[in-house]
Amino acid sequence: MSSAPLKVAVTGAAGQIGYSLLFRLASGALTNGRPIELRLLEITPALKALEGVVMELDDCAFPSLAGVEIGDDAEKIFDGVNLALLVGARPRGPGMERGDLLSANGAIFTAQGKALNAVAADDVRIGVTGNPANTNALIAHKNAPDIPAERFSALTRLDHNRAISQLAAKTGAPVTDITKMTIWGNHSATQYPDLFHAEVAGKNAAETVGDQDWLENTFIPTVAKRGAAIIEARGSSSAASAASATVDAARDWLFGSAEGDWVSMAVVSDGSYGVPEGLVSSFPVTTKDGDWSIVQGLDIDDFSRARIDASVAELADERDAVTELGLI
Ligand SMILES: NC(=O)C1=CN([C@@H]2O[C@H](COP(=O)(O)OP(=O)(O)OC[C@H]3O[C@@H](n4cnc5c(N)ncnc54)[C@H](O)[C@@H]3O)[C@@H](O)[C@H]2O)C=CC1
Ligand SMILES: O=C([O-])CC(=O)C(=O)O
Repeated sequence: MSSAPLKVAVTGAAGQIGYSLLFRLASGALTNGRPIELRLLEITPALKALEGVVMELDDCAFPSLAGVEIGDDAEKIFDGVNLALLVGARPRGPGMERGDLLSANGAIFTAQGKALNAVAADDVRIGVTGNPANTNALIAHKNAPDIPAERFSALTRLDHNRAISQLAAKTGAPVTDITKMTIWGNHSATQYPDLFHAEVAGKNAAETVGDQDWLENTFIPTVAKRGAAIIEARGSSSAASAASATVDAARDWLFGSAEGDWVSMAVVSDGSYGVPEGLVSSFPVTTKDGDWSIVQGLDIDDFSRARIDASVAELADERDAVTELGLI
């Protein structure tokens, strides 16, 4: 592995997720010891708060932190970055769906897509956490024509981790026994967490659970609506778990998913599983050396088909809405 610092941009660095994410990145959770240089983008009024966060990063004396730069100019901050974690966007409040944020947040991703297109490193990977994540990733991708489509991804790893945790609790298995979990579709209430291909200690998860009512009426809605439940309980949206999932997703993307397992990532569809080409939809993927490939050949029964189709229809509606807004 190269020992040159990995240049990682984080947007919205003074926000809630940033406050957890930066310390995980700086401590080496992403690069496993390889030095990391942080490039932190914020809006001008948040720069003072960000200076305070950087003081705290300094005070941790992290051995792998090779440098920190902050600013409000995307082209300066994104210059030469190998990885851009686009977190900065307004979070939803109680009673809102993530799609309600499209008009408030979409424009952020046109500007950042253009800036990345102009100045990012040739090997850049771009992970979008800010909501609505899938369609924001689509906006960034469409505004960065020189960056290959497969370099853009939206975060459904938090949903994936939530699904693993719920299944582990139901079956009494440790989370390390749960493999082949899949989140299909949108990072929204329509997402489809799939137990028919997941495994518990190597055995089919749906068969191990043996309770279609739990699967349909408890598991799927609990995972799909977990974000709203956290907003209800905490008064603000999930932050530490979102930061942790952002690190998990980026680490697996850059350094590879585990042998014999797969992860969920929202990526630009190539038409696999009937998801229209070009939509940023979550799939089961394996990753290696910074590339992903969609796991092929899974049997999709009518139950799963209907749920995947519903979530994908929502993604198509979001794409049409941002087209109408002139964002793509
Ligand atoms: N995909 C996922 O699984 C999850 C996504 N999220 C989303 O992540 C986003 C951030 O969440 P929080 O950190 O809790 O919000 P926050 O409001 O605490 O922080 C957002 C930060 O982004 C900054 N920002 C706004 N516009 C910006 C721009 N143009 N450039 C750079 N920075 C900008 C703000 O100044 C603020 O500091 C929200 O959209 C939230 O809904 C949250 C949890 C999970
Ligand atoms: O629910 C929200 O708005 C924040 C989020 O995306 C999540 O926790 O999954």
